[in-house]
Amino acid sequence: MSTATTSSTETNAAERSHSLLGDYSVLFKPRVSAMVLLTAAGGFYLGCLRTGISPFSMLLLHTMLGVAIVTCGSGALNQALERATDRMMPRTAARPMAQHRIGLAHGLILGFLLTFGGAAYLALYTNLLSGTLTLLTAVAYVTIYTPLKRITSLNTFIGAFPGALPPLIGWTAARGVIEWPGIALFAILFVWQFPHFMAIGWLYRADYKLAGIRVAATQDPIEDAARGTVAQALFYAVLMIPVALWPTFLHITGWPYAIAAFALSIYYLVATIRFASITKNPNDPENRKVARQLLRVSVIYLPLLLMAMALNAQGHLLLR
Ligand code: HEM
Ligand SMILES: CC(C)=CCC/C(C)=C/CC/C(C)=C/COP(=O)(O)OP(=O)(O)O
Repeated sequence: MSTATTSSTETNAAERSHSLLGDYSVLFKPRVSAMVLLTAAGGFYLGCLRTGISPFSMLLLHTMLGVAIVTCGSGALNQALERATDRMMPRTAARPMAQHRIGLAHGLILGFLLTFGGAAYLALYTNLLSGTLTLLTAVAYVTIYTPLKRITSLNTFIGAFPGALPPLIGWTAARGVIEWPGIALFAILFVWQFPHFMAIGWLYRADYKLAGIRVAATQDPIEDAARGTVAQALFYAVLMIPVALWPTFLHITGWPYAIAAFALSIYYLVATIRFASITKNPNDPENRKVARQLLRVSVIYLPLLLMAMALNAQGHLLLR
């Protein structure tokens, strides 16, 4: 399938509704933001269990609200900076700032207010460390990762740092300090992103090339691009297995989680191995299927892993 015919839910949503609210919902990247919130909630939940307090409190609400506000703000700032390149790519062309439905000043002011306001809210209602970490996450995403997309394919590695911080933020909101279980959650998220994004990079290779965005998949010739993309995806999918087991080595989860994490990580690895078939004939349009499958498995893997962690940690930590 050519990129010109590629449609995404995001584009459809923007086409359906040109109301300001509809435009804001695209600006705030709702699917990515929802997953960010889920990972932050996971870190918060485990941190509360470690302390022995109920996770279901006003503190949970403050943490979720603060992280959500900053995530939405940083999404708006990212789209303000990328309005020109977003306009060039079918996947993102309908975004409100790319189409000038939301002006530059509007997007920047909204993005700044939400990013700094949300971080201040977190600092006031959770703790200074969580507010600072969240602000650092947004700053790294907007001022380092975003401009690097046009400069080097290393941007994916750099972007994986802010991408992995939300569960650690959840942990610090509950505990007030950075501790090994929070770092283990950071590591899980960090590693998870590579097969996730290698699939996306391949799916939208033509888009990225059009806009001059550098990712592993945009290398030339296409054979090198396929090999480089697959090598990264496989390396991190294998690494995912020990890293996903880390919470059990740290005794915040027990064997039931370890078994679930192992099975899920094998499932992620199998999807990545299937994806590796793109190297056989990189130009085959059928390759999109295995890339799409890997993307789907990546977004199923994470909630299931966090759920297994939360369920097992509860019994495990209460029994200790
Ligand atoms: C280097 C890091 C990452 C990059 C470059 C990246 C990039 C992307 C892109 C471009 C999409 C859009 C795909 C589409 O429209 O079909 C996407 C989808 C998504 N991303 Fe990521 N992402 C990264 C990390 C993360 C993180 C840390 C999370 C959340 C914890 C996340 C969660 C999601 C979700 C939930 C979707 C929607 C998938 C779907 O619609 O099926 N991503 N990502
Ligand atoms: C708490 C907090 C501030 C969280 C921020 C969320 C965050 C840093 C996510 C990082 C993951 C990431 C790089 C996603 C999208 O890529 P992209 O922006 O390149 O996607 P696009 O091509 O759709 O614009």
